[in-house]
Amino acid sequence: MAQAVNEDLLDSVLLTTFKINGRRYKVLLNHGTLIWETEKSPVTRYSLHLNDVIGVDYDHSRDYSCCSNTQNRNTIEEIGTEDSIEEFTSHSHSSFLIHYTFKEKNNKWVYCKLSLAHKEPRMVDKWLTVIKTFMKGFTQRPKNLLIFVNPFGGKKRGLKIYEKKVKPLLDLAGVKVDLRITQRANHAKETLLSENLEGFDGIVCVGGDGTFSEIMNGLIIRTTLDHGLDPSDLNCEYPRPKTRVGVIPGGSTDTIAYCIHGTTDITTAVLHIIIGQSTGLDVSSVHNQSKLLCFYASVMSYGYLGDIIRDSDNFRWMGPKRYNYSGFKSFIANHGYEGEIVFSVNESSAPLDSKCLKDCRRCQSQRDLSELDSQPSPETNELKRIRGKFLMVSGANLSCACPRSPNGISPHCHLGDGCLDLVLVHHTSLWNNLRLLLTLSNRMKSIYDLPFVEVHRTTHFTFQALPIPARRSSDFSVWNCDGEVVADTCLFIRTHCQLIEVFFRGVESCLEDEESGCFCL
Ligand SMILES: Nc1ncnc2c1ncn2[C@@H]1O[C@H](COP(=O)(O)OP(=O)(O)OP(=O)(O)O)[C@@H](O)[C@H]1O
Repeated sequence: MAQAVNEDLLDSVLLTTFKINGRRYKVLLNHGTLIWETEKSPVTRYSLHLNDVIGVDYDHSRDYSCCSNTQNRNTIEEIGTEDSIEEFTSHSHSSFLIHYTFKEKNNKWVYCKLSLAHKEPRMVDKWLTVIKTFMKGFTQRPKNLLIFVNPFGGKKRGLKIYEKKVKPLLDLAGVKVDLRITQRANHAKETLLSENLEGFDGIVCVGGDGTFSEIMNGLIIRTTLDHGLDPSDLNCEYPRPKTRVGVIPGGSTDTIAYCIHGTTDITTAVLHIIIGQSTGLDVSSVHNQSKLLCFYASVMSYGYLGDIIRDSDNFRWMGPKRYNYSGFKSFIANHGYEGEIVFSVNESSAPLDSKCLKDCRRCQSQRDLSELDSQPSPETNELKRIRGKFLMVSGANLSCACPRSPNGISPHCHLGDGCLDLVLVHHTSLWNNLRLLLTLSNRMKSIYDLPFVEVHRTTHFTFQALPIPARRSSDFSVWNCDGEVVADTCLFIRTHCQLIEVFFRGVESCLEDEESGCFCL
């Protein structure tokens, strides 16, 4: 990860005794790893890789003049002339701070800092210079971000989140920000379609799934137009945007943030963006008979989830609780919707494989193939047709896990394998609907085990609501597309392997939680 670092520095070894929290520690920097251990027994030892450091600076709260004792004077005399001595003393610092990120439980990362004090300011300067130079090699870290804050999403705390939790960390890491506070729906998307995006090495939103969807749609359509292609062309090979995107949770459900970071913790998302690792994320395009309607990253769902999103929009004043209220109404109503789905059969992938976790081999193999310009998703030409009455028809681009549903709609769906999971929940009894909801909310259970649910992994499918013509308007539901309503009832949906690059550090399995289970509807 430490690319393009001066070779001498990579090899340099520093060993110095510093004071940390009033105790003397031997501190060693060797090949990018910092190790500090107490001088006296009982020996306590800690280590930190510089990959986890987000910034270093003088500790201004602990500075003092270094001319106060003879020992320090000697140090200054070694440095040079009277003039340079004066300049040095007026800027001398006796301690420095290392700001770093530390992994806790359940995919949560926290911000920590370490203050190291030394009586010789020259030593402090030397360590700072070495660490800063080493960190210059972390070329994947973003330096200029365009950040959209949605002040309207979730509990309307977007601006507070930015000021209190996002900005302070970005300042410590020296990341420059062009901040935009969205004034209306589609503001972020329109900005990305019209403005000059050169110079940004990341586009980030503080908001929910709808806000992320806006920046993703804006960026993909902008890139497609810049390449002279027609986004509405059903066969368009959408070009990959150069700029990476990031999401900092500030919405109601924050499914996309949860799937990418394994948590909806705000600090974790900010720290991952600063560290700058990324992965390719599949994106699906939604077309009606004449044009492209949108791209989505999480799920496109007809029926139960569509009804909830349509109804809950009337109760935005309730905040995130509107989903509980509308969810209860839709649950009791137990509407079934008729439809026909035609999808391509993907041989390479029964959905019941493994979860998409850190260093996922399935996603990595697709990345390798696309880098070689090979066809990423081997598929037969076989088409399968299913007709029926459904409670819910979903095309899941991600597992769609979120705090309320820790496994999500399709627990084994992958972030970047070029496939989506078609999840068909047949219309049955209220009792089975209850089983579905309890299964979705339980970390120990999987929707795959329910007899009225079938899952198919595919790269594209069409959906036609039935009957045609409709007898009553209540024959039809709408689509819930990343939390927004899409009303078309005849759609073609196609997934695009790793179309965008998202800031991400890998999600790990939370085994410790799995023992206790989760029951949180
Ligand atoms: N200033 C604004 N006023 C009104 N709507 C806005 C404003 N800024 C953005 N929006 C719109 O608000 C919608 C909802 O935002 P967002 O998805 O961030 O929150 P949410 O719906 O509460 O969360 P989630 O999608 O995670 O459930 C977005 O689709 C966006 O277009």
